[in-house]
Amino acid sequence: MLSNFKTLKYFFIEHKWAYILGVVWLIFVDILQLILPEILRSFTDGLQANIVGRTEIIRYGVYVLIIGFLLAFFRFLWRIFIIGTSKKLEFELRNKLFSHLLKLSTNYFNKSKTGDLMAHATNDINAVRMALGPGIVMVVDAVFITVIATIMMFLTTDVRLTLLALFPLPFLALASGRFGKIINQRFRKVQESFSSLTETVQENLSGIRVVKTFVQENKEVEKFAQKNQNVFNKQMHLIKIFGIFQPLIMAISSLSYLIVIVYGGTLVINRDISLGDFIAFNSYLALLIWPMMAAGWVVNILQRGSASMARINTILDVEPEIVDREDAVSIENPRGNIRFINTSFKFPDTDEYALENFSLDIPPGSNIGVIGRTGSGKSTVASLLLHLFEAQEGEIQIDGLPIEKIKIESLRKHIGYVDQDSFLFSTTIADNIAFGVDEASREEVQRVAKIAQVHENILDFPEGYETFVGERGVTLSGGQKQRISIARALIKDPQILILDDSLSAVDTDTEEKILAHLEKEMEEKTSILIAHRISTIKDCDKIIVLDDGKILEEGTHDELLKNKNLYFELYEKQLLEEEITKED
Ligand SMILES: Nc1ncnc2c1ncn2[C@@H]1O[C@H](COP(=O)(O)OP(=O)(O)OP(=O)(O)O)[C@@H](O)[C@H]1O
Repeated sequence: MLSNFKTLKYFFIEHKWAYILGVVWLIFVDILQLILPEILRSFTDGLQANIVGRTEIIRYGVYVLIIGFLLAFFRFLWRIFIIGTSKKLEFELRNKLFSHLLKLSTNYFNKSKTGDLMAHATNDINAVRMALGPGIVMVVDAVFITVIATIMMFLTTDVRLTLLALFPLPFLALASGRFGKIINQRFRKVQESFSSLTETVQENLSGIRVVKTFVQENKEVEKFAQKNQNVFNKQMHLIKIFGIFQPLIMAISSLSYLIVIVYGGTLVINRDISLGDFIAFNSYLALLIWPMMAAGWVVNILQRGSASMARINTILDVEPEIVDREDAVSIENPRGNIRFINTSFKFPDTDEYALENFSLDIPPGSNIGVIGRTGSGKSTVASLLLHLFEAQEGEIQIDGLPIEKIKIESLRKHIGYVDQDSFLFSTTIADNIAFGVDEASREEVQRVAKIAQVHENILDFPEGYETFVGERGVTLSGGQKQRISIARALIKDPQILILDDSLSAVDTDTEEKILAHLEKEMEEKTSILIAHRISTIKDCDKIIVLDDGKILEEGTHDELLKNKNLYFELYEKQLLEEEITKED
């Protein structure tokens, strides 16, 4: 069970003194707690023997006060040392997990559910912290107090009374262990049902337009009510078990007190033990109840922490699929000559080629248009060039160097990629545009926004470039998002620019303007324009038509029209559509 925590060995070594001192302070607290029954014993016996006067009472009062202060002080210390360190562990583990996740290849995220990854980052890390903070405290407390209190009971009072009084306590540990497990399970069910409920709320709120246009409000409210009912049921389930657990614990500990009252009382009457012994014995017993419960709980806490750590380890053990080769080099000032040589590629766990025998030479400074039906492999060309995936056959070169030999960071630095989704972060427009560079002046941000034809739009927003995007700010249209994404790619001043269907939501007039500006901006550079619309690519130096992962045709717009093949078909269809729209 403990082997799962091996990953954290470095942390324990680094913070060993915090843990050691924390345990020392904890033991101080325990010792101070164990002194109290002795003070009570001598005070009660002194009272009975009439040897405690007013000054004695004050003296005992001062003892108790000092112990009280010391207890508070050392409790504060162990909390800072042990619980504080476990919070630090949580902090470091969270950072480690996040930075590891960002290193993993995109394919990993295609296979993993975001919800699960979020759960690892919250529930699992918390469970590990519980095990290595409160868990450690419980172990130390349980062992130390149980051993010392039991020894003191045996040594200072009656052996038979001790044995009888302690008899029910193991059942306490057993009950808390059993119930702890069930409580844990039920608590997890509550959490699961609650996260499912939150997911529903989140989906409905972000997809509110779909819900409304499909008039699904009532159905969604009903769905929510069902999930809410489920949360309620799970909570009741949990409360019921608590309802049984707490009285049971009380009953078992009362049994010990019953034995002490009946048998201990008799011993006092028979003068086998003093009244002070009786009082001290009761105090020791009270001290024992918590460690006994803790002994049961701690097993669950450690087990849960260990299982959570194992899940986190599984993620930490995942190696990025695409890493720099040892002989990989950085490329400075590439010219942007791209060559695909007989490249064939299948996505992991698929049987079909997404690209097959794909060969293409893109000279530096030229622009290439890629068109084809949906699913024909257009975006795959971009993914391979960005080295997000590795082709199984053939080679992809930049300036004659296979991309496997180029450092990934260096390769991607020189490529400006505008993806299909035009994903923007919840920050200001200016920050979104400057995302890919360390620093950018306002002039530079505006310059690229002007090329992308979005500057005027941005100025119309309430706070211009400082306007927040997304939930906290303005809702952008699809076309605005696309143009901001284009500006974001341009600010990197890339030698290679890839627009992956990035003008689809822009009207043809604006598209023309953007393309004209891009032509100037990318004069000496290489561009790949992936599109569905002929208008986007018709002026490209070369156009390739993809069909089912293969190049079906290639040439200029005019050449392809003459071919009277798929390109011509698409052209005719789009021309017809345009005419119909104009007539409308
Ligand atoms: N991550 C992936 N895992 C498995 N298969 C994938 C993955 N991404 C794409 N595919 C498959 O590979 C094929 C080519 O996809 P690709 O995204 O390149 O097409 P596309 O021409 O860009 O399509 P669209 O015009 O709709 O964007 C499709 O059959 C698609 O289902």
